[in-house]
Amino acid sequence: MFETSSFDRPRTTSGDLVVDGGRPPYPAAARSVTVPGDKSVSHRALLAAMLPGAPSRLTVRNANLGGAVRALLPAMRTLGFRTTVAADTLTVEHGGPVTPQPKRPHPDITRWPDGVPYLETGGSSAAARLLIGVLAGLGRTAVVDGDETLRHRPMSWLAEPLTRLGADIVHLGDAGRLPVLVRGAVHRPCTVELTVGSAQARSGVLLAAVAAGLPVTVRHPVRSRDHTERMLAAFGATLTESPGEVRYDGGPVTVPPVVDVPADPSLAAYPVAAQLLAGDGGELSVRNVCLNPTRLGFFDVLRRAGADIRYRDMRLGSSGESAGTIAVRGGTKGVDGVRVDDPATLHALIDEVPLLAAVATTLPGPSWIGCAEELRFKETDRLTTTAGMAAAFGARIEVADDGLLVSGGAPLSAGHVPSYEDHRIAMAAATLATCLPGRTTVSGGACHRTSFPDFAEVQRAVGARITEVTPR
Ligand SMILES: O=C(O)C1=C[C@@H](OP(=O)(O)O)[C@@H](O)[C@H](O)C1
Ligand SMILES: C=C(OP(=O)(O)O)C(=O)O
Repeated sequence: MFETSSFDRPRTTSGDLVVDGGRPPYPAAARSVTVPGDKSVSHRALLAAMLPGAPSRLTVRNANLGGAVRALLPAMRTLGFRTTVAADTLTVEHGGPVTPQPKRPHPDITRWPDGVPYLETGGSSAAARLLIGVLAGLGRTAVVDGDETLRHRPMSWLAEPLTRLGADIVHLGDAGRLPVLVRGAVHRPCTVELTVGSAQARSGVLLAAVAAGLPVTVRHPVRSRDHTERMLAAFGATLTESPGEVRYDGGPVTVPPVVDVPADPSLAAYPVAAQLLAGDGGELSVRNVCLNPTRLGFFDVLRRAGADIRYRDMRLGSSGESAGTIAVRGGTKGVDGVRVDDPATLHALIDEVPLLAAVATTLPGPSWIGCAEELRFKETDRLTTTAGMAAAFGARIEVADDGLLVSGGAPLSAGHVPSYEDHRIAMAAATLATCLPGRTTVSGGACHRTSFPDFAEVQRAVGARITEVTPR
């Protein structure tokens, strides 16, 4: 799906999204929608099947079935797990046939390690990093690789702390990048200090520790999404948290046979934003959404700025997560601008930055989204690509070293907008286009399938006119 000679401006190979924007001629069909299961919880639930203490058959219900989660399945089959997908249920069983994956050619690698399983996780960094953590905990030797995009993303964030815990991680191509050879289990109980807020890095270390039964203390600069901590605690691990630190005592976990995944708040953000941008005064609710506070930054920032967004009917589920309804009423009237200027809030909306910036372009006043330097290391440099997408609508937006400054109040118009083959940029652009009269074509917008396969259907249910055009 991705061919590139330049990291930030890949050549588009996905189909386009075409949006006929402006106020729909009919009232929105649905006042209540659902979105797919949470991507992060789905990744963790799948990998839990590899932990000591896992059942021989693990069922993950309401899993996210986008490309990023599916990217783990071939790797798991290479490791001898049988994987089955039926509707939104994923099943992982021990003792399946070993199905090797083809090796992706690498310009600097002429010979791959002999007799070592080769595991490729496409473009999903969460899949690669969490898998590396589990392998390093189990002491299972394997090569982990990714597609051309993922090979650009930093793996040293995780490889360095794992090496400190005693794992042997060899970068086979570029230093600090995929592919890596993971061999030798973590075995040194110690304290590791993370220098980035990445939840994937912290989770990779914790999964390694739990897979090895190794006591560790992880110090971290910001408490980003804590799904791993919640899930491991729900499975019986003793984790002690204090500010800037999480300790694991080395004790066992018991993984239940069924894990239920709540809906993804990062995906709920798109219909909520479409409803706010339509501003027709009605109420829209998104049901059964993960209401983990480390994920609710998009809604919280807009609430603080004056939007009418509420959380309701909260209850606890089997993955250690609480879920409930997000209800939004009215538009953005009275909201002047939005502001993100602390790392915890930024991490609580890290994947929603393109969407928050898109909403900010429609507000009258200035907006600032800061503490966002890690966004430069996503599928694309999302500070640059968010600005490129917004500018294509006519927005005035400046890229700073660590954030985005949106001037607000600029006249916006429909037109041709790039997605850079980045699903978050594509969905943010298509959502903004719903409120702009005229036709917008989001080139390569069909890459939304990475995380939200039924994006267009859900947005149509809230009144948007979106179609997908297959590439010629
Ligand atoms: O832990 C996870 O599942 C994820 C964490 C975030 O990445 P970082 O932790 O690297 O910021 C997020 O952007 C990604 O979509 C999924
Ligand atoms: C950045 C993302 O995912 P990952 O880091 O797992 O590729 C994302 O889904 O927006």
